[in-house]
Amino acid sequence: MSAIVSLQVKNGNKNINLSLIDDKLSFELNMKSANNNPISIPARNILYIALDKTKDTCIRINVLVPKDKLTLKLKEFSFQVIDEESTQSWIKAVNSTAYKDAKQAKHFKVFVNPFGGSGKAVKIFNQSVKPIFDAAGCTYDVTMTEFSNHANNAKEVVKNLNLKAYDAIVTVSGDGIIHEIINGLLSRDDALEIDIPIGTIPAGSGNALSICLLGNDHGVSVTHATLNVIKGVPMKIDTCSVTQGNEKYFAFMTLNYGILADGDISTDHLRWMKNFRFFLGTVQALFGNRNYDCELAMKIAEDNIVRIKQNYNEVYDSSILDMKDKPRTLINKYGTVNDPIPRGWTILNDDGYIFYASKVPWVTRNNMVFPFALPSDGLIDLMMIKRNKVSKIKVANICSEAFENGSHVNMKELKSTPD
Ligand SMILES: Nc1ncnc2c1ncn2[C@@H]1O[C@H](COP(=O)(O)OP(=O)(O)OP(=O)(O)O)[C@@H](O)[C@H]1O
Repeated sequence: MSAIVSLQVKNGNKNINLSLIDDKLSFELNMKSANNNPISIPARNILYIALDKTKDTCIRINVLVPKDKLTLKLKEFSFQVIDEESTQSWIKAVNSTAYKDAKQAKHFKVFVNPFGGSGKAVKIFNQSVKPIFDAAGCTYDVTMTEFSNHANNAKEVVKNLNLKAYDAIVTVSGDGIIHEIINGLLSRDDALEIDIPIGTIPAGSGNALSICLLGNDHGVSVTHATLNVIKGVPMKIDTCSVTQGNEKYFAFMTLNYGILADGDISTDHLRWMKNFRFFLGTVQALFGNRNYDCELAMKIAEDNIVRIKQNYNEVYDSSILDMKDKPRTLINKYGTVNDPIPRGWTILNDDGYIFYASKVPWVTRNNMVFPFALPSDGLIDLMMIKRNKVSKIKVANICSEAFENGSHVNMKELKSTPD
C-alpha cells in the first residue's frame, strides 16, 4: 500500500493535514472527537472530493460513514485551501484511489418501481439514493415504471433506449424490474453487442440479486447497494432461455414451479408483509393439496450428463458454509419448459412439490436454496422435491429452516440425481 503525500489545509484558523495512508483518508480536526482519535475513512467510502470556488476556495470531501450495522450516512467535510495547485493534484490522486477501476461521476438510467415491495421505492430513491448520487457527482435520468402494456414499462423503455448515453442502468425495485430490463435488452436487434451493466438498489420484496451481490445483510441495505452501484466493477451473469408454449424469455436468477411459485403469486396482495409473504404462501400451497404435474426438458450435454461441481470453497467463504469435501451434482446447461423436445434432451417428468432451478445462491433474504450456484459458470443448479419421497411436514421444515443455511443439500431425500 502506498501512502500519498499529505495535504495541508485550514480548518478555521488552524492548519491540519489530510493524508491518505493504506487506503484510508485520515485527518485530525481541531475540535477533538469524543474519543480523541483522528478521523479515518476507508477510500471505498469516499464519494467525491472537489475544489469549491463558490466562496473562499475550499476543498469539499463527500463520504459515507457507518450509521448502524446496515446503514451508511452521508457526511461532508469542508476545509479552506492553502495552495490551490497542490490541492488540485492531491484531489486527483485521492479520487483515483477512491475509485480504483471504476469510472467516476457516472451517468445512470434509473428505473424506480413505485409499486415494488411495500411501495416505498419512490421515497427510497428521493431520500436515500439521490443524495448519495449527487454527492458522488453522478447524474441520472429517471423513469417511474408502469405495469406491462403501458408506455413506461421497463421492458418497453429499454427496447428503444440509447444505451451509449449511459454508464449503467439502475433499478430501484425488486428483481421483477431487472427481469423486464434483461428481457427488453435481449429482444433488441443489437442484443449481442450490449454490454451495459445493470446495478440494483433493493426496493422490492425479495431482492435476491442484491442479496447475492452484497450478502444477506448488506444486500438489503439501500445505502450499501447505492455505494456499490457507484463504485462496483461489472461482473458477468449467465442468462438462461426459457420457452413456454410459443413464448420465449430469459431468466437470470431462478426458474420456479410448484408450491414456492404458487406461494409467491398467491400472496401478491400481501406485499405489506414483506419477505414473510413468501413463507405464508408456501405453507398455504403445500397444505392446499394441489398437484404439480410437471414435464421439464433439460438440455444436457451428451458427454457431460451430470458433473460434479468442485472447488466451490474458492468462491464462497467456508464460514458461510462449512461443506468442504462434499461436492454435489449439478445438471449442465440451459433448459426449456414445454417446448417440442429435441433429441438429446433429458425429460424430467414428475409430480412434486418443488421444481426449482437457479443461477444464484440466495432466493430471498435468509433463504440460501442453492449454496453452490455460481453466476457465470454456464451451469444451472436444479432442485426437485418429489411428492412420493418427502412428507409435507418435512417439506415445511426444509422451507422454513434448512433453506436458511443451505443444509438441505445434505438431506438424503434431496440427494438423488434424475432417474
Ligand atoms: N407503476 C406500477 N404499478 C403496478 N405494477 C408495476 C408498476 N411498475 C412496475 N410494475 C410491476 O411490478 C412488478 C414487481 O416489481 P418488482 O420486482 O420491482 O417488485 P417485487 O415483486 O416486490 O420484488 P421482488 O421481485 O424482489 O420480489 C413487476 O412485474 C412490474 O411489471
